[in-house]
Amino acid sequence: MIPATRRAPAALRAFYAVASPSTRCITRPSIQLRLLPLQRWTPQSTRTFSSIYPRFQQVAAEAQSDLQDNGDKPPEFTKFEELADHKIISPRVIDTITNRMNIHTMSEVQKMTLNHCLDGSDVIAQARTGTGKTLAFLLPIVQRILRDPNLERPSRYGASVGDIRALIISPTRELAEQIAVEAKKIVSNTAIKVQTAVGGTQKSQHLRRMQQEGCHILVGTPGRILDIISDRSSGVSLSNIETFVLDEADRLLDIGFAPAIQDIASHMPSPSQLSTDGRPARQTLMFSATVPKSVVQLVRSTLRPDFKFIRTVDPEEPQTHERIPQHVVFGKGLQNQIPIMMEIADKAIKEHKADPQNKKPFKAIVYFGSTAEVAMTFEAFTKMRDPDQPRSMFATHPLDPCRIFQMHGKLQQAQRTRESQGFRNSESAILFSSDVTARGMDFPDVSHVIQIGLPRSSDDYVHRIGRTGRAGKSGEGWLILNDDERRDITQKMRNSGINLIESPLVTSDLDMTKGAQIPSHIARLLKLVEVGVKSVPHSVKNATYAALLGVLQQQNPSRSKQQQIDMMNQLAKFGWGMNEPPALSRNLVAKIGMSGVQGIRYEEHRDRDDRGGYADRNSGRGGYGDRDGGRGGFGGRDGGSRGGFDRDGGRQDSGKGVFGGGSGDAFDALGMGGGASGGRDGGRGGGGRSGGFGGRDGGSRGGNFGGRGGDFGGRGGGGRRDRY
Ligand SMILES: Nc1ncnc2c1ncn2[C@@H]1O[C@H](COP(=O)(O)OP(=O)(O)OP(=O)(O)O)[C@@H](O)[C@H]1O
Repeated sequence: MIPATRRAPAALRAFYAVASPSTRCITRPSIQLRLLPLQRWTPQSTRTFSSIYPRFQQVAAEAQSDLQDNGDKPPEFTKFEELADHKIISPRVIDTITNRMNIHTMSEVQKMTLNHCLDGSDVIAQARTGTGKTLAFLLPIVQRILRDPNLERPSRYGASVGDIRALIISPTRELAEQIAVEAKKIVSNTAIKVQTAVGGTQKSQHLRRMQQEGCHILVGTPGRILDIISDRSSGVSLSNIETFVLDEADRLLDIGFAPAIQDIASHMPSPSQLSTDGRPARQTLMFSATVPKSVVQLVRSTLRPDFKFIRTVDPEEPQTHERIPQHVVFGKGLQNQIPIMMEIADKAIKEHKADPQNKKPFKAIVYFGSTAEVAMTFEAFTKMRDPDQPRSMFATHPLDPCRIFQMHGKLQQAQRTRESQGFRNSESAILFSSDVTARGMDFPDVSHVIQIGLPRSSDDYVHRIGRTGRAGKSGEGWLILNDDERRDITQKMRNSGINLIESPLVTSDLDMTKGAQIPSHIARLLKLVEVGVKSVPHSVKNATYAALLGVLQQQNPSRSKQQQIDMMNQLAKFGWGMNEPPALSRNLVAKIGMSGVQGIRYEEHRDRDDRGGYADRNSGRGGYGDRDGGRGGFGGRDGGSRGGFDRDGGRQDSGKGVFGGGSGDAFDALGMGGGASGGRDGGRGGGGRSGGFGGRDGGSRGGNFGGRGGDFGGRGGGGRRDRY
């Protein structure tokens, strides 16, 4: 069998000729690109490859003269089909892409990198999120492997694990799996074998499969790859690697994988080594939506000096898609953030119900700065029940049909896979997530990306936003911040060209520390949040308190420590319904430099009442209660008689609900109120309730928390930023 590339000397010679280092090459393409106005990728584009990329005009001209002799058409590389027609990529592969994957038009990054990748150059490629970078590096890899004619047709015979030709490294397991899925699709009609090697799974299982089936393309995370290749008995060898890909290269280097990557690279042919056809034996490709200058400097030494840096986005242009409206909402306090998110979700769900033809189902990823926040919000949302509905295990979730998922690094791998699959397959869902899904993940039809708290950098913001609006689709972004973060966000986004639209909502302007008259639908949302948060175990709230404190310190160091504690304590009281802030160990407080700050509660000071639950010692101070009976409000400062969040018990204006109420406690009504000190301080009956968040559950869970106090304090890392 003659491989496709050998059957087409004219087109391919021209293709390679133009891409060879002896012709004009763009080691500084950003400068060239500024001179050449780039057109944006639209899948329907009728532009030709040659019109977009001037060097292809040369290919076209040369190839035309060759091909005219044969009475053939000149190549115009816009469509994938054309790559097969002109024998640049195997027709078997193109057939899969066009017929099975239904992808026909090449994206900008695919057009601009293909020739360089095919000629063996080292390439750094930067292109917007969701524009097909995965296919851009997979195609040349597969085509290179298919120079071996034995691999062109599916075969029952296994390959060797000593004959891996391409290694793709990604920063997360899910992304590695996703890349492998796409690679397997592309090679499904060939004999090429794709395998994965990711952490959190059984190494022996993967290894056995690799040994049985063989492997040409290995996709994995750095740690596991290193683990496998360091194990001499595995038989896995990287000595035949032709292509080494670092997907999300900047992230890989940013989170400290550089030494592991260096180590892995030392098992491959060196960049200076040549293969028998005179081309470099191994090429390195680095792809990302963000490539900071510092990363280029860092990788310079690992690439060949004539590497190509290809950017499909002019550095002067915004890194995000203009078609994604990006809103910012400033809330009055941290306690407003979940209600704001709820308001966004509720509005979008209702809009879709009212106009399913034109409004997409609500499918959102909500990003937080720490794992603890993800876990707590997930818990609150899964437990959320509509207080107006009878309690039943079959009661629908208030956001039905929207499903709830979570994703972060502290979940077991099996659960990560389940959550990710569940979200992928849902039409309407919320995925509460740490940054583990922020890069590369291609969940279909994400309508909203909601970011809570300041992102670490504009690059992080860009990748998170990139989970929506992929492959030409629509979507919207929301950034939920605190009122005092206006300057910080302006500074962070300064040179990114990102245009945030300030979009206040009812819940953002609400002073949750005071009573308020609010529309009934908002009162209902607050009540739902309330009910959900109420059911979160105190141990989870405690962990979140410490974690969020760490995030606040990292993300906004300009705030004083006193301000940070004040904000957190307001959140604990008015957002989480706690009568006292969670206690911190002295050790942790010292570690985070907060000794002496007013308002910190120390673990040593906890007494029996605390351990019994988070209800209030002074009977009157039930969090989330009503301040003065008639007026709805969070707070419940002073009366056993004041319940919280009860629309029915409170005053009702026509069309306006009021949260808080004179006599009822919404949680009690749901069988969730009362509690250790609630019981102690006035019982659970009627007006005697403290209205606090103590709760019957709280009593037992409080004990739980007490028991775990040392653990929590000892962890101390709760405050550390989540590294997946
Ligand atoms: N030429 C194309 N036309 C239409 N869709 C495409 C094309 N190439 C790839 N896709 C699809 O677009 C989606 C996004 O692709 P991909 O995940 O590779 O984006 P990316 O650029 O790597 O994004 P990120 O920066 O987030 O990693 C995928 O579903 C992919 O199948």
